Parts: sequence; structure tokens; C-alpha cells
Amino acid sequence: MTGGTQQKPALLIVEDDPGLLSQLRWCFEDFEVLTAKDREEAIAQLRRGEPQVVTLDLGLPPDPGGASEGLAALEEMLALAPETKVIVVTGNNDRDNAVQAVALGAYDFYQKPVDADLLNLIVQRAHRLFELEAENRRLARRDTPEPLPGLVAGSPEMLKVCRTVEKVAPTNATTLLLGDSGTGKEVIARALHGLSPRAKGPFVAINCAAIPENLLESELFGYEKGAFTGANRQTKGKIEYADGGTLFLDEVGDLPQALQAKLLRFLQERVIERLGGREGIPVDVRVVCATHQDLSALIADGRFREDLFYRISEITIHIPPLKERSGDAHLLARALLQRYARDQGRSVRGFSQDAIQAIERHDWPGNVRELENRVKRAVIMADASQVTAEDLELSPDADQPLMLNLRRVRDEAEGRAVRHALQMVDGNISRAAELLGVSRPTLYDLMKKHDLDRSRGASSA
Ligand SMILES: Nc1ncnc2c1ncn2[C@@H]1O[C@H](COP(=O)(O)OP(=O)(O)OP(=O)(O)O)[C@@H](O)[C@H]1O
Repeated sequence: MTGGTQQKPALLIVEDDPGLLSQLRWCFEDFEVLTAKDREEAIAQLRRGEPQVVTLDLGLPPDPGGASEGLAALEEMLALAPETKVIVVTGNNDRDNAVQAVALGAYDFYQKPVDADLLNLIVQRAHRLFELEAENRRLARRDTPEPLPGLVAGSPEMLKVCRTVEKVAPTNATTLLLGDSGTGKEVIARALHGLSPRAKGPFVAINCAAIPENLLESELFGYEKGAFTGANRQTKGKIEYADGGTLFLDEVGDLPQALQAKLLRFLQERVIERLGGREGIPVDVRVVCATHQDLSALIADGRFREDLFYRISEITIHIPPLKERSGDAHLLARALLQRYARDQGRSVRGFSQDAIQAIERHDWPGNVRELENRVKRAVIMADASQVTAEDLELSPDADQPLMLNLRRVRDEAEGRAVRHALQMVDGNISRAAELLGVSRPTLYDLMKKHDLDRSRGASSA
């Protein structure tokens, strides 16, 4: 916005008749009018001015008597800017082309001769619809912020993780993801891959804890024909499959000792040997490892090699448990509810108040995976349009931990309410104070007491 002046919305008029064009130019006072007399100019204006609404004469040169050029212009415009509202203007008695244009995605049609008032009305209505749709898109984005592809998060704790991922992704650094089970380590690993120059290459994941020790080596490194009984053809391992892309080693803390040595050698030399093979095969992979285990404790116990630990942790990213992400449980629950309701064709719309409270209170030992499972089940079980705490199999009271005293209970509830209010209004102090029914100075005092800053109720510590 420049200097606080309200910018007028842009309207593009595409018309090859110069007389009609100059007449129309003055009919739309509420709009910044752009004009074009053929398809090429229209596309250039669309790119430059991003008009919300377009009136498009279907009879454009080189086919002024027909509609082929106009329809082609329509298709090109909608491919470039699908949200644009295009009103096609046709000759008298040209219903067929008008109908075809609407089928192609035009917002409406209008038949010549032009009545400026009527056309103005249609343009205004199209503009209102554009605004509404834009607002909906904005709200939908705000409702489920996805700071990384496939990752829903709004909490400062997770946004910090996402910023690290964005910085680390373009590098080749071997990255270690530490976080409890179900916190989204694989989601982050995929984001590291997706945002890297290797994105077009393969992403190969292997869970070191899920594969029996005697099979894991051949899974990772592959084998030659005859390497062992039953090896009746040459088989590539996961590392080789990941060539040119990213290898994700989940639960790397469970890697048996012998394989730790072999993995270390691979990370140093970037060459593998298949089981029973003699030749070294160079492989170009970026390695991302993850574990929920405490690797330092494993090292102290002699169960994990320290030299391997240093190799795999060129960069370490700590993923916080769900209960430590302010407001994310609720955000994720809403996003997941929308997704599952759509997938299952159920008209469940939201959560009841007791469900929201239960979600905020629960400790989420199983993290996002637990939340996913509970919401998925609740969408199926819900009798009404709202999911209740019971549908989530969460009891609003049962999860309440034992409290030290009443003052502590009040304090905690107060802190939660202030954080929640700030998040609901994006840190707007006046509105948060209004929501809480307190004055602004009181709210400032409360924020200080609970160590919160205005950026969405983040803890300022
Ligand atoms: N922030 C998030 N937004 C949306 N979905 C998420 C998010 N975090 C995790 N998920 C989903 O939760 C489930 C568990 O995530 P994921 O498998 O990445 O966790 P993990 O930490 O690798 O778990 P484990 O240690 O058990 O392998 C997946 O279905 C994933 O899509």
C-alpha cells in the first residue's frame, strides 16, 4: 500500500473495437482500468497489472467474426491466473460460445450491445466474489500454516526448527534429527530432501529398528548373486537406490555394532561394496539420520560408536515433543480433522469446547502420531457435526495432573488462557485484552508474569 491511499482494484477490458473500448474505459469509476486490444496485449496486461476482473470480447483478431481467439485468450488467462474472474462479452445470439466459455471457467457472459450500467453491475459482483475467495484462501492459509511442505506448525518452537531446516537443506551436511517417537522426524527428513538440490532424486527411508539384524546389512548394501544361500540374483541395497538423492536412516541408534563400522566407512569413503562383491561402487547420497534414543548414553554404554556419532551429526536438529509446542496440538488437530473429514466424506466440522480443552491439556506422549490416530478415529465415531472429548477418547478431567495447590492451578490456567488469547488474535494486544475481559495494562502485567511476548503468545525466554 502506498501512503495509506486505498488502491483501486484493477479491471482489464479486452476489446478490439477502439470506439467501444474508449467508451467502456470511462464506465468503471471504482476500478483502475487497464485495456488490451488483442490476446497478446491482454496476457501482457494480466501479467503486469494482475487484474481481479477481466471483460473479454470473444471476437478478437485474427478471428473477429468467430470466437477461437477469444476462447484461446480465456484459456491462457485462466491457466496463468485461475483466480481471475473473466466475464466474456459475445456478439448477439452467440450463446453457444458463451456457454463454452463458462464451461472453460469464465465467471459469466454478457451479450452485446453493451449496456454500461448492467455490465458495471456484473463487474462489481465478480469483484466481490474475487475478494471473498481471496479472503477464504488467506484464512485457510492462516488456519493451517505449513511452514514446510506437509508440516503443520505455528508455534515459535517449531518455526525455529523449520528455519534451521531451510538453512541446512541446500547443503550436503549429514544431519541428525533427534526427537521422540511420532514427532515428525520423517516429515522433516522429507522436507530436507524436498528443499535440497537433490529434490528430483530419490528419497529412500529405512528403519534400522524394524529389520532383523541379519537382513539389515543386505538391505543397506545389497548383494551379489551367490553371496549367501538364497541370493539367486544380484540385488541393489537401499544406499545404492538413494544414489543422487537422500538416504534416511531412521532409528540409527538401533544399528548393530558391525553395521555401525560399515556405515562409518561408507560415510568416510562414499563407496559401498555389495555383500559377496569385490568391487567398490561410488554412491552420491546425502544422509539424514534420526533417533529417539539418547545417543550420548548409548556411547557411554559402549553401544554406539563415538566416531560414527560425530560423522552423522554434522548438523543436529532437535524436534520438540508436541506438548512443548505452544498451540500446535490444537492447530494440528484442526488441520487433521479437515483432512480426514474430507477423505471420509463426513460432515464433521470442528471440535466442541470440551474437546479443545482436552487437546490442550493432554500430554501427547505419542506426539503427532497419537494425535493423528485419535482424530482419525474421532472423525469416524463422531455422531454430531462436532468432535467431542469422548470421541477423541480423552477425558477432560482424567488427564489433569495432580496439582500442588489451588494457587498453582489458577496460575497455570491463567497462563494458558493468556497464551491462547494472544494466539487467537495474532498478538493484537487490544483484542486479546478484550477477549480476556481485562484492561491493556493488566494484560501487559499478565504477559510479564507468564513470560510471554506478543508474537502469538510465545514464551520470551
Ligand atoms: N508437524 C506435522 N504436521 C503434519 N503432520 C505431521 C507433523 N508431524 C508429524 N506428522 C505426521 O505424524 C505421523 C508421524 O510422523 P513421523 O513418522 O515423521 O514421526 P517420527 O518422528 O519419524 O516417528 P518415529 O520415530 O516413530 O518413526 C506421520 O503420519 C506424519 O505425517
